[in-house]
Amino acid sequence: MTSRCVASALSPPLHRFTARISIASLGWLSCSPKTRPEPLSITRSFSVVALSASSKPLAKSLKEGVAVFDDMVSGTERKYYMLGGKGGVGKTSCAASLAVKFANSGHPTLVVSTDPAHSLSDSFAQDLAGGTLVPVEGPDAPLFALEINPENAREEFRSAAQRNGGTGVKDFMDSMGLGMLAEQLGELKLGELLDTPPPGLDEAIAISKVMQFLESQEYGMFTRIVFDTAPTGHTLRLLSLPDFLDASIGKILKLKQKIASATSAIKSVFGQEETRQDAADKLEHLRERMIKVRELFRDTDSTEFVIVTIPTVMAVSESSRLHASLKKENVPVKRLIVNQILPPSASDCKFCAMKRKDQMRALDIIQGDPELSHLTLIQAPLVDVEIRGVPALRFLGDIIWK
Ligand SMILES: Nc1ncnc2c1ncn2[C@@H]1O[C@H](COP(=O)(O)OP(=O)(O)OP(=O)(O)O)[C@@H](O)[C@H]1O
Repeated sequence: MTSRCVASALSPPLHRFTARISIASLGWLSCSPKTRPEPLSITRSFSVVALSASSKPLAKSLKEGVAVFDDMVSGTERKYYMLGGKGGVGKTSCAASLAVKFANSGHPTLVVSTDPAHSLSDSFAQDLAGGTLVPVEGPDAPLFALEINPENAREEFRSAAQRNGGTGVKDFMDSMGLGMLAEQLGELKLGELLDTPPPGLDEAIAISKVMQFLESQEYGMFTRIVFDTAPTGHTLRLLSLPDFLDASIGKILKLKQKIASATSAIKSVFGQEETRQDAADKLEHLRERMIKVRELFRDTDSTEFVIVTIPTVMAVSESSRLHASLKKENVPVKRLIVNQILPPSASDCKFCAMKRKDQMRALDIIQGDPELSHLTLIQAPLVDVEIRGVPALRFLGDIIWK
């Protein structure tokens, strides 16, 4: 019985019993046809998971009966939600399900992927590539998706910045004997920044690109913006990047003014007056948008960073570090999603029992973790089919966002 249970949980025959084509039959993962529990309503299953996963009450939201979605959905002023965490934990699925939920609650919503390895298209089962807003079919209110192509966005920045202080200018200044200015340029490490962009740069530029979109009247209708962000490391670097870029671009612009007055010969590097002005304007705009990105991340009224994790010790440790860093950067965090929790089962196989024990340990660690314990915990079950397409996302969203 035990070995059969493991095998059926891991091998294709499972699909004969649990994976269904119709979304209406989406259900919890179960061990085998014999041990599969009676179908439970979503609400009941969710509560059972919460209670059985640990001897202690787990989620404040469940324990206190607080609805976590109410304050997310209320109000028509624009709000931003950024979902981030370790790679593969379900950030995209949670972000896409939140976007569907917002749209179905009446909010015109935009969901954006700034992860260089986009999976929004896969999640919605729709081609969303191309760097422009694409309407998503299905939800009640308008839902648009945007996958920013980091390469294109960076190229725009690169061409603007290079015209204003790339390595060509540095070499030229060296040859002109403008050592001091050349040194200042060197400090900016601009060439390095553009040639081997640090993780986070793409995302910073991608987010600033979104800000650019949202500045236009055409996109003023969106009241909820959901970001599917890149894995943790990128996110952390992203947080310090706007400051770094802001300072760098500010220095470049100042430096350019000095250069312009120092020698008219420099004109040959920057080109004609209008070109210089155009490039300077572009840089200035980028700098302003970077400042907006920085402010956006720290605006407690309009923005929230939701950490997504899975119940493993490694993922929980990383989430704890992520929260510590976000706190240090004054980024508002209120909720923690623990995704892929094993559903309850009347008779666990050995594999499932072990797995469940491991997950309980991870959930206990969350409760004792000073960084995570005070966050509103949202538990999302591991479901037995892949979450793809709007109906599946709607299903997941109704479980997670209550
Ligand atoms: N609760 C769940 N139950 C079952 N499958 C899930 C669940 N959450 C996510 N998945 C599946 O796990 C896989 C990874 O999910 P997803 O792409 O959302 O993760 P991610 O964190 O965005 O990954 P990446 O870091 O690679 O972008 C997908 O196949 C998704 O369908």
